[in-house]
Amino acid sequence: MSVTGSVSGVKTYNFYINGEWKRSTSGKTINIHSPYSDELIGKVQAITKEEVDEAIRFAHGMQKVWAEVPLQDRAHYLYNWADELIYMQDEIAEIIMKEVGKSFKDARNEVVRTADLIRYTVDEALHMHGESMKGDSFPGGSQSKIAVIQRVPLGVVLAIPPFNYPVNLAAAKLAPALISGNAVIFKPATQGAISGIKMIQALHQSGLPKGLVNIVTGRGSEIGDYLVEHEGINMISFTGGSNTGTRLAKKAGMIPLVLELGGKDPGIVREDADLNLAAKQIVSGAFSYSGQRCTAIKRVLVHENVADQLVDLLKEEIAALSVGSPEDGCTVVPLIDQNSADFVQGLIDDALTKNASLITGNKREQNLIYPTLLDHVTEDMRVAWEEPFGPVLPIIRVSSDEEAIRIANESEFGLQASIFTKDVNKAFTIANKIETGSVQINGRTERGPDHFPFIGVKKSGMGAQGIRKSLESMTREKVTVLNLSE
Ligand SMILES: NC(=O)C1=CN([C@@H]2O[C@H](COP(=O)(O)OP(=O)(O)OC[C@H]3O[C@@H](n4cnc5c(N)ncnc54)[C@H](OP(=O)(O)O)[C@@H]3O)[C@@H](O)[C@H]2O)C=CC1
Ligand SMILES: O=C(O)[C@H](O)COP(=O)(O)O
Repeated sequence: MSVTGSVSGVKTYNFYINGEWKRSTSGKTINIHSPYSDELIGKVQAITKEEVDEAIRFAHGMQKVWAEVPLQDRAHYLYNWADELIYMQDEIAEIIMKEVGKSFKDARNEVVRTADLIRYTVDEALHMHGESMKGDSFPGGSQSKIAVIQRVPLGVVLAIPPFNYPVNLAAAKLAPALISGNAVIFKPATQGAISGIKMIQALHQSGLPKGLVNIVTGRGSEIGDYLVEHEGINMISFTGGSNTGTRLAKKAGMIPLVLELGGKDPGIVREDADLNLAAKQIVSGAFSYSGQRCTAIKRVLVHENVADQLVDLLKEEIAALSVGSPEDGCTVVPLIDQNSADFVQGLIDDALTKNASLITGNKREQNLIYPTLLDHVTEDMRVAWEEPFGPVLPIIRVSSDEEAIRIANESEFGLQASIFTKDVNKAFTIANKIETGSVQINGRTERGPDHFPFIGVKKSGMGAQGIRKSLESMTREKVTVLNLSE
């Protein structure tokens, strides 16, 4: 059966199991509408629990074989995958744009970034070597005892990415899992599932052995728990909301987890900062893809002595943002769905009710919320603490580095933070006190480049991504001790 069928001109995408595209026996499909045009862009299968079981069975069977395939041969398939993605980049970018409302340019950049990530992951894996140890380096240990330590695959990895990078954040899980000798059960975000299917089409074209990767499409609310609790899953790599991630962590069994969750990344602007640089970085960090990035700058903690100047510069930068349809290449685009837009509007309304100053924005057209800048935000306002995942930026005025650090650390999140200052010593002093996975100095908060470690603490996650960290998290060490005859 092919990837798609077509009913009344609308494509129905099949799910992928044991190297074949199949229609679910559930007879149910999920309509995928474009977030900005509401056009029905396709349907995906709502698969059954029995089909989940079957996918996991195939994965386990094939994983045993795949783990014995020489690394160079495994690398060959993944390099081919990267080449196929580049070949299909325009087709896939078009789908990403229609499905998650990202501009075509950003969507194509995501596909190219993904091919680069896959190649770098393979290269890194080819140069990851184990180590050996000799017994006599420990008191009383024998010279004739030699330990050989290598990394081995975990088995079947459940990869669950979010909607906002439906290809890049999926491949960032699949590539390290596969090159390390694992098999994968891929559960795409429903709004992003067609993009994920296109990505797997490219992988299928690479000739990857059947059963190694299986796509299980269906709403997380319906099959998510079943997948997470399934005894056939040996590791889960999840990226998404903190509430979903916390629920997942409580349900998963005794298996390794990597969770990349939400954030409330602060942009800390000191009195001595280069305000022009800070304004450009903050607006780019806060409003690209309408702030639908876990690493978006989601609040500004600015020294009161330079706050007025910064607000004026931010207002100028925001005025230059393109607002509208992703098909026109806009930066600020309609949010992923009505509920998300309602949530963001609620944060704005709450802040204004509590006397925040509206500098610009608070204008809405269905899912499209115009970039909104709120000044004089205080700690009693929801927008000071809650993650909008939308184009709203609160300004909180502080009187010292200590106050900025306190407010930053009182967040339940701990993904990244940006510090803008000309004093590198102060930058490191503050960075060392901020409770996040990463700190950017004089730059916007962001995950890339993809070989950097990417870490969330507190409600922002558990474990680490970034290419090498992902390879390590999807393998474990195996020790073989050689006892030589004396
Ligand atoms: N730290 C990071 O790197 C990132 C964090 N995020 C965070 O994710 C949120 C927005 O992204 P969004 O996709 O809406 O996040 P969600 O948490 O709603 O969904 C993330 C993924 O989890 C799936 N899922 C939903 N329920 C379950 C369940 N019970 N068990 C297993 N999987 C489930 C979803 O499937 P389905 O779509 O079918 O519901 C989706 O594939 C924001 O909070 C944002 O901060 C987003 C991107 C990156
Ligand atoms: O999950 C996300 O939103 C991404 O990890 C953010 O990636 P970026 O910082 O490269 O946009």
